Amino acid sequence: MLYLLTNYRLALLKNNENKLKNLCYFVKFCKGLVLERKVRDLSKRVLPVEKNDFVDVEFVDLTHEGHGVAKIDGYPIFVPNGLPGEKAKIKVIKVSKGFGFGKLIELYEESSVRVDPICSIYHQCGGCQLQHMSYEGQLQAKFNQVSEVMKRIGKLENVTIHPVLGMSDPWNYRNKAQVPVGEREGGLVVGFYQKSSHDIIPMEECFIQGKENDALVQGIKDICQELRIQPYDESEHKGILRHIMSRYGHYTSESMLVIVTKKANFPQKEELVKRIVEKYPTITSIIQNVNNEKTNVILGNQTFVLHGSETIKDKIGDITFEISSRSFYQVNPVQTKVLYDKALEYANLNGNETVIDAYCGIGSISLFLAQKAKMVYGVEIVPEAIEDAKRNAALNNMTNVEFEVGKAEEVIPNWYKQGIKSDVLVVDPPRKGCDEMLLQTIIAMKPKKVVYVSCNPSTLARDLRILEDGGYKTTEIQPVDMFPHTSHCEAVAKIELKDN
Ligand SMILES: C[S@@+](CC[C@H](N)C(=O)[O-])C[C@H]1O[C@@H](n2cnc3c(N)ncnc32)[C@H](O)[C@@H]1O
Repeated sequence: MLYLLTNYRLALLKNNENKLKNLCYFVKFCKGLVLERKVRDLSKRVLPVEKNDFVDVEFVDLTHEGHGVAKIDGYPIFVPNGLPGEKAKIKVIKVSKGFGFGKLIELYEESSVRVDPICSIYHQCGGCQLQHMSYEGQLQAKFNQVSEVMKRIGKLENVTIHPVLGMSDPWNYRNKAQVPVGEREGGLVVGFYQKSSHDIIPMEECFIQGKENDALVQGIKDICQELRIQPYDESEHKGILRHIMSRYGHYTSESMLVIVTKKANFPQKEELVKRIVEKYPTITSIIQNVNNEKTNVILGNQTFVLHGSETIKDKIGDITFEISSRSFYQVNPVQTKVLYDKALEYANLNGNETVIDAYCGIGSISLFLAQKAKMVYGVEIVPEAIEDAKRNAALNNMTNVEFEVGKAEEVIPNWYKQGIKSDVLVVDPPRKGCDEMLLQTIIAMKPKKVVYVSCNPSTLARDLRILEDGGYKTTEIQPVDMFPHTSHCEAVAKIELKDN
């Protein structure tokens, strides 16, 4: 069956009529009548374009990845760098049954929000997706994205979606750089992976990266080059240096360098640390992370402090946080304050509430909430982050918080069984959204309010529908632009129990 379908698709793509006929005869011969009907039905559907066709199109939409969408007889083609309203010539580079991909060849009519990207490697690098759009245009596109998924996936009516809260200066905002190390013409290169590949595009200046991180990464690359430390070769699983990661405390100026290596020991290790400290005497922390796996995951399980402290400090509002190398910490410090203030506003605490913070990371939202709540319970899967969270509570003299390591979908049902019920429940899950078990526990526990902080509008919409069906009402959604010039979009939703 699989053989027949694969051959049929190939024949269809190559427009090979003879092969199609032969396949049909073969199917008849085998008396596979059901399959025969399928093949006949499929053969009626001929795609309107073929690979390598040049076609004139108008872009009618923008995907969540920031690609322009053109439609040819209803067949969608996704084209990087195309903007809604623009007319262009494209080359079809890939076709599949449901959609195709194209390359922008010539623009006939430009969108009013098109601008020249300021980064010279924008079109090769996969880091940003929207630099060819004005910042106002980006904010509008993100608003449209949130509104669209709330209707299509969430089936939500009567929810107020506010305009996206953007940055007054949307450049050089990132507090964390993590770049792969490779080799080119005998020298080390650091940069970003080319779109859809693992080829490194050398990068000396990144406009979304904090300038301190850029400078540190380049300086470390130069030292590694002088010491002839071999870069890691992914295809051969050989070499030493895999990634350089740098984290900068925006409000404290503390800095952490993480050198990710394939193995723990290499001959130049001591000299490397000595030279880094000579060049950057105020560096707060140098960490070695060892990752010996054949994987795309950057950090491995072993970490060693090579110099200074195991953590760096930063502040959000009045609260100080200690952050270790493996802990999640929001990358845009200015917008994090905007996001957390909104979460706090939606929680609307009066000091008597018990609050649960699911997916709490280093306790950043928990401590923010604890300023206004009676008691806050936080749960997080990464043990190091919970260590940080406990230290952070002590550092800020907060005694009304408790943290537990584990999966939110396992720990919170256990708390519920033990009689811990929350008045307000905050969730801030990764992109895949909340686990179904957690959502069902929320519905059973019935906190009066749920505040959902999300970095993926589609999974937010899916989960809001589940909560709505379980007796909740989403009243407001505030998108916050945490990642200018990229297609990523963050949002906070205020959800209330209907029979409250
Ligand atoms: C988007 S981050 C939010 C962290 C924190 N709220 C903040 O603002 O810094 C999501 C966090 O969820 C954690 N996580 C992922 N899956 C989890 C699970 N099943 N249960 C608990 N935590 C999880 C991740 O380690 C990460 O720290």
